[in-house]
Amino acid sequence: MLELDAITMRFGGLTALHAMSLSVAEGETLGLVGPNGAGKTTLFNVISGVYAPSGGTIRFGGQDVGALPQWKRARVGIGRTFQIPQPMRELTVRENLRVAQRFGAGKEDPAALDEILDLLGLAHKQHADAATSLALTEQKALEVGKALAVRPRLLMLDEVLGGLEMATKRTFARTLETVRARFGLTMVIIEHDIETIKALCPRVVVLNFGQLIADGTPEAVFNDPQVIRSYTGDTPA
Ligand SMILES: Nc1ncnc2c1ncn2[C@@H]1O[C@H](COP(=O)(O)OP(=O)(O)OP(=O)(O)O)[C@@H](O)[C@H]1O
Repeated sequence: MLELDAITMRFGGLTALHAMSLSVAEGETLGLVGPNGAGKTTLFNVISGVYAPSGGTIRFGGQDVGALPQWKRARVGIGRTFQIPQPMRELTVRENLRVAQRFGAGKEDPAALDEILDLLGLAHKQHADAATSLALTEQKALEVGKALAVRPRLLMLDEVLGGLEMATKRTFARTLETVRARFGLTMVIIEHDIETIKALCPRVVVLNFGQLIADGTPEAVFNDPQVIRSYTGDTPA
């Protein structure tokens, strides 16, 4: 479904992604991990069209999407959340979803919004002010909801579980699993917590200094000496 070939992203003298290639098959849930500054969010920004890469190609569903602006990538089915939730101020939770739906899907579908609100446990807050009256988990749920309102086929989640307590994280991870199954999504999940990655992702890719250093099952990847070194600087016992 998604094929990245030799993607390079430079910011001035800094190369955030080095000729990175990666394929994600339809229906996969892929964990994207790596130390701070490894290039994970940059990769999402390149795939979703926030940045034009310095080199390489991006194909989605067989189509070269590299030249499409962000909104057109949303229309072809590339959805994402942002690391820092970005609710539209002075709008209610439901209005936030409505705007996202109009932008991304190009039409209004109130029943689809009802379903998203229900699945994410936000129905009771739908008329609340999105910027001021949501707890952290609800802000994260809204961020996922806005991405879902666009009706993506690929959903990229940027640390939506970050900062949550362990028990809340588990509940939220189950919600994500329900959402994935309901909409038949392909997912790429950036997450630092290894237990959460293991629970959600049969396949994990590790980035370090903008390079893909491991790709495999969570067990294989998290026992890979190169991956352990990238996190700790230590050699394994
Ligand atoms: N717009 C930008 N301008 C300049 N440098 C940038 C920009 N965006 C990212 N970078 C740099 O690119 C590198 C990769 O950053 P990125 O945010 O992709 O890492 P990350 O793996 O998502 O990290 P984290 O886990 O901390 O979120 C970092 O060195 C970062 O400072």
